[in-house]
Amino acid sequence: MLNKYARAFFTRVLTPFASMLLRWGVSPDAVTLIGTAGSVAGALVFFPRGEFFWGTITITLFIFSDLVDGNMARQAGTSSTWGAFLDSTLDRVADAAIFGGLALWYAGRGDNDLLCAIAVLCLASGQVVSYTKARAESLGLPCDVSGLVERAERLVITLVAAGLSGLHTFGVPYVEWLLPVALWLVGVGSVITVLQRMLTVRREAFEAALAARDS
Ligand SMILES: CCCCCCCC/C=C\CCCCCCCC(=O)OC[C@H](COP(=O)(O)O[C@@H]1[C@H](O)[C@H](OP(=O)(O)O)[C@@H](O)[C@H](O)[C@H]1O)OC(=O)CCCCCCC/C=C\CCCCCCCC
Ligand SMILES: Nc1ccn([C@@H]2O[C@H](COP(=O)(O)O)[C@@H](O)[C@H]2O)c(=O)n1
Ligand SMILES: [Mg+2]
Ligand SMILES: [Mg+2]
Repeated sequence: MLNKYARAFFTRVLTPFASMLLRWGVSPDAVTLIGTAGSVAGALVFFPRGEFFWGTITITLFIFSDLVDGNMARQAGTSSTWGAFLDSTLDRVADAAIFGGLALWYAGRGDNDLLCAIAVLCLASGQVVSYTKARAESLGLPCDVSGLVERAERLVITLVAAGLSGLHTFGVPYVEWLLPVALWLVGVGSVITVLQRMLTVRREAFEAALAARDS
């Protein structure tokens, strides 16, 4: 949903910045790589120590590169198959670091086995959500459904909640429960999304088989 409705807004806002980077001679691939490296570092340096506020600020600064790289490639007319592969593959790396960093916190000083398991569920189910589409497309099926919780939702829900929960260390009361609630929402929502996509691909596969038999 966010991917559909927020993308146009962010394209307008980020286009001048993307043009500036192109004028400076920066390539879309460099933005993809630096954005991922920054997101991974932010997640793995801050989250396992329970520093959710600074972790979220760092990740948020870098994760917007994922909207800038494609914008740059389109403006420069250099959109490519390699670029699409690099973008999607490094998305998975950043997602793994974000939910892995949260799982490490709960496995360590956060000391909560259930929330550690839910963070791992978010990590695994989020990767499977993306895999369903990639595998369907490789089989020639469109997987023509977004589903309840796509990547933009997974990240916005988790990062907004982590950032606000992090304010607890500055003395803000009652915010620390936001992150556990967000992890439950993302975990359950991602499992539902996997099922939605699997059912869609099942229908598309049967329709394609029928069409092939009738032709
Ligand atoms: C008091 C403080 C309150 C703070 C409130 C902040 C509110 C912010 C609210 C909203 C921000 C909305 C941001 C919405 C951005 C959505 C943009 C978008 O559409 O992005 C789409 C993009 C996915 O694009 P790709 O095509 O590159 O990726 C594809 C995707 O990965 C597919 O995965 P799948 O969905 O299938 O699982 C793959 O299948 C496909 O291969 C792949 O190509 O998403 C992104 O790029 C992610 C950008 C996310 C932006 C995150 C923004 C973080 C926002 C808020 C952080 C707030 C921090 C608050 C700190 C508070 C501190 C007090
Ligand atoms: N290094 C890159 C990154 C992206 N692309 C192209 O942009 C598309 C993704 O657009 P986003 O707005 O989601 O970033 C991707 O499919 C590629 O076509 C690129 O060429 N090089
Ligand atoms: Mg991108
Ligand atoms: Mg991306």
